Amino acid sequence: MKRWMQTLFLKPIRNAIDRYNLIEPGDRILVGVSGGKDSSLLFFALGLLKKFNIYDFEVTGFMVDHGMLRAVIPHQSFFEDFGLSMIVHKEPFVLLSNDVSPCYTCSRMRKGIMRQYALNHGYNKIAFGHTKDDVVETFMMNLIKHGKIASIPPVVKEETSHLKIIRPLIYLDEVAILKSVKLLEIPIVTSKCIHAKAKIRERSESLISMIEAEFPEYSSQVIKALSNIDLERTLIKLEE
Ligand SMILES: Nc1ncnc2c1ncn2[C@@H]1O[C@H](COP(=O)(O)OP(=O)(O)OP(=O)(O)O)[C@@H](O)[C@H]1O
Repeated sequence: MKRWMQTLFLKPIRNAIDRYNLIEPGDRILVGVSGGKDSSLLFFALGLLKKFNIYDFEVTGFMVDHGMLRAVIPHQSFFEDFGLSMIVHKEPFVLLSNDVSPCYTCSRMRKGIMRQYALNHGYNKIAFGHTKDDVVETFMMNLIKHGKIASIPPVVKEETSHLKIIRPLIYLDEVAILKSVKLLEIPIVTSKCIHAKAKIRERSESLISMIEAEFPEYSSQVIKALSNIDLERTLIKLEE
C-alpha cells in the first residue's frame, strides 16, 4: 500500500471506523456504489483494508442502475481487476409526473432495494459514501430550514432488523476525494438524469464556501462541534 494512500484517504477513514466501531469482526458489508467519486473511493478503500487484513470483514459493491447510468462496465472491471465484486442491479425508475421531489423518491427506492438485497443475502451492514462535506451541508440545512441542530450520523441501527447503516467517509472532504480518485484512476460512472441537486443544498454549499473564504477551518470546526456539545450552554432544559 502506497504511503500517499494512507495520508490522503485511509487515515481519516480508519479514524472514523475506529472511533465509531464501524467495522466489527465477521461483518458482511454491502457498499452502495453510485459510480460517483465518493462511493467509488469508499469501495476502493474498504477493498484495501480487506486486502491488507486491517479488519476482518467481507465487502461487496452494489449499484442500482435505473437505466440512467453511463460507462458502468469499465467501472465494474476496475474493481474486479482489484479483486472486488460489484453487483449491478437494474431497476427501471418510473417517475410520476406530480412527484415534486424525484431525487428523494429515487433515493428512497434505491435504499429499499439495497436493504432488501442485504437482508436476503446475509449482509449485516450497508455502507454509504456520505462525506465530511455532506455532514456540514446537512448540518447547515437543518439549522437554516428546520431550526434544528442535527446532521448525518456515522452509524445507525435499523429498528426492525439487525442491519446497520455505516458512513466511513464522514471525516473525508471532497478535495482529498477528488485527488485520490484521480491518482487511483478510477473510471467514474456518469448519469443522464436531468434532476439536479436540490436547490436548498446548492445554496447551503455556496454559503459554506462564503464562510470558508473568511474562516477556512469552518467545516472542520462543524465536525468537531458535532461531538463537542456543551449542553449546559444551550437552551435545552436539563433535569434539575
Ligand atoms: N445508484 C446507486 N446505487 C447504489 N448506491 C448508491 C447509488 N446512488 C447513491 N448511492 C449511495 O448513496 C450515497 C449517497 O448518495 P448521493 O446521491 O448523495 O451521492 P453523492 O454525494 O453524489 O456521492 P457519490 O459521489 O458516491 O455519487 C452514495 O455515496 C452511495 O453510497
